[in-house]
Amino acid sequence: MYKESTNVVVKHLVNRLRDVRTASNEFRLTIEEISRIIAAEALQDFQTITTNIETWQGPLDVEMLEVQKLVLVPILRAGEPMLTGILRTLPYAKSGFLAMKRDEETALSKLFYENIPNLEGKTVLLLDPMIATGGSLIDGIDYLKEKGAQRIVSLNILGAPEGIEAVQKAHPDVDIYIAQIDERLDDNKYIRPGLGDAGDRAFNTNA
Ligand SMILES: O=P(O)(O)OC[C@H]1O[C@H](OP(=O)(O)OP(=O)(O)O)[C@H](O)[C@@H]1O
Ligand SMILES: O=c1cc[nH]c(=O)[nH]1
Ligand SMILES: [Mg+2]
Repeated sequence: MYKESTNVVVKHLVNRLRDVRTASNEFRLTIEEISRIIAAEALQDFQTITTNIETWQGPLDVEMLEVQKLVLVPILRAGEPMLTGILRTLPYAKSGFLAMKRDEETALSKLFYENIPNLEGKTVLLLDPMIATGGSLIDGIDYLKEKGAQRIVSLNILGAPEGIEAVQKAHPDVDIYIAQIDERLDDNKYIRPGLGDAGDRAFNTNA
């Protein structure tokens, strides 16, 4: 399944990203904020554990997210600010990394580096702001399944309908939580209206 956020704050922040006057520093911070909100939406039904903590009035059993069952995996580069944002909320979550680049001629993705912790019994939150053709996400999910992920949840900011459909067709078991779904892909396989190249926007390599 996929779920587009209905949160008006998310809409507001996505539109800040679309504005070309939003420079790289604010662009990254905005991605961080959106990611924290959609992560909270995605974790709404995540398993919890009862933990005994020491409060100001003595010991108390409380319900906490089972953070040790989570692994955060950004697809670099553009996924990096998503990781930073979510780690601010869940500082003890484990992280892994996939560095992928889409060949802009063929739109096919290539994996350059990976560092993935043990995924046995874990839920992966896979982080990439953009689903264009869906190729990078499909390849990333293939890789994490080979590594033994029990469950994969994809967190994304913008997607084209055809890319989301492709991911769902290839991996119907992967849930997608996305901030906003745009109209279409253009002839260069960029999302319209979109925001341009998310990696370039975040890391100031536009011009
Ligand atoms: O759905 P697709 O057609 O595969 O395109 C989406 C991919 O393109 C972007 O990364 P890019 O390859 O530009 O790398 P970057 O993060 O270094 O900019 C984006 O972050 C996705 O990973
Ligand atoms: O619109 C797009 C498509 C692929 N990658 C991006 O960063 N943006
Ligand atoms: Mg890019």
